[in-house]
Amino acid sequence: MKIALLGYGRMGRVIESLAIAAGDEIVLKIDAANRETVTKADLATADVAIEFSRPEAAVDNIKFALAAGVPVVVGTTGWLAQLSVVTALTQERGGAVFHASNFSVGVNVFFAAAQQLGKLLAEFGGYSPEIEEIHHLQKLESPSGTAITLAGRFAKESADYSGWRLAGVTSPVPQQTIAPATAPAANKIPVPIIAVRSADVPGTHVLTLTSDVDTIELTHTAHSREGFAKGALVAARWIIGKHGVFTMEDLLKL
Ligand SMILES: NC(=O)C1=CN([C@@H]2O[C@H](COP(=O)(O)OP(=O)(O)OC[C@H]3O[C@@H](n4cnc5c(N)ncnc54)[C@H](O)[C@@H]3O)[C@@H](O)[C@H]2O)C=CC1
Ligand SMILES: O=C(O)C1=N[C@H](C(=O)O)C[C@H](O)C1
Repeated sequence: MKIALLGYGRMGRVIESLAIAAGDEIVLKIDAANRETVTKADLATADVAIEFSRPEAAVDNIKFALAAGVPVVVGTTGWLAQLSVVTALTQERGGAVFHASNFSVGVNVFFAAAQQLGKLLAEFGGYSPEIEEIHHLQKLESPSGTAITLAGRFAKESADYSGWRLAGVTSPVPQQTIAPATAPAANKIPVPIIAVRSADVPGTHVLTLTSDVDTIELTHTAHSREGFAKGALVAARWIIGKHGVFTMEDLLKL
């Protein structure tokens, strides 16, 4: 497949090397420096665009891909407050958008396990959840998109919890804080998320459930960015020829 990289930073580069190794072609590399010089006609030479940029740039890049008629896989986090705008535009244009806060298969299995834990604990009660996410020092926003999705999946079938709140940030570098897109449902408690920034950590997420008598802990540790990049390439191949807005739940049926 012919791929346009919308965002050519850490993720764009890992995707490029895996794509070339798989026999795919990178037809465009777009970053902050050349974004304004790239036209819709340039983008339309690709079968699919893969977008890993910055929270403030993602929606504009999605609109650009929709205008060019190119399906787009979006890994950038921190823009989901605008999902309804993107969904309406995708329908209007008959386009295709695939978004995920985390493309790794392992994280998506972890999400499914968290949802099951939320369901079981709603039945038995007595456990308080907390999420800790740890990322490298170049990550400028808190909390991670993965932690937000994890909170949502844990709360999905829970009687007591809904939404999330940023309960703390430990970072030697300044963080742009992301606000919840919606308020928690009435009479429900938001899941607390703690963000930690520490050198060279690709991405670690811990869901801790504490009762008076014990603790349940579920951890996902990424060893590198390869799992994210592999998943984004699987999504890119899958979305070509489809119409609508999709997530990893559509792809993996988890
Ligand atoms: N969904 C997933 O599985 C994963 C998501 N991410 C997310 O992806 C995003 C990017 O992460 P990294 O590659 O580590 O960041 P990075 O900072 O290394 O790269 C960002 C790139 O975007 C470019 N950029 C900035 N504005 C742009 C614009 N208007 N148009 C096009 N490109 C633009 C920059 O020049 C830079 O090359 C972050 O939001 C991060 O949270 C990161 C890893 C996995
Ligand atoms: O910025 C990162 O690096 C990552 N961002 C994503 C997130 O915000 O959840 C996914 C992964 O954890 C790495």
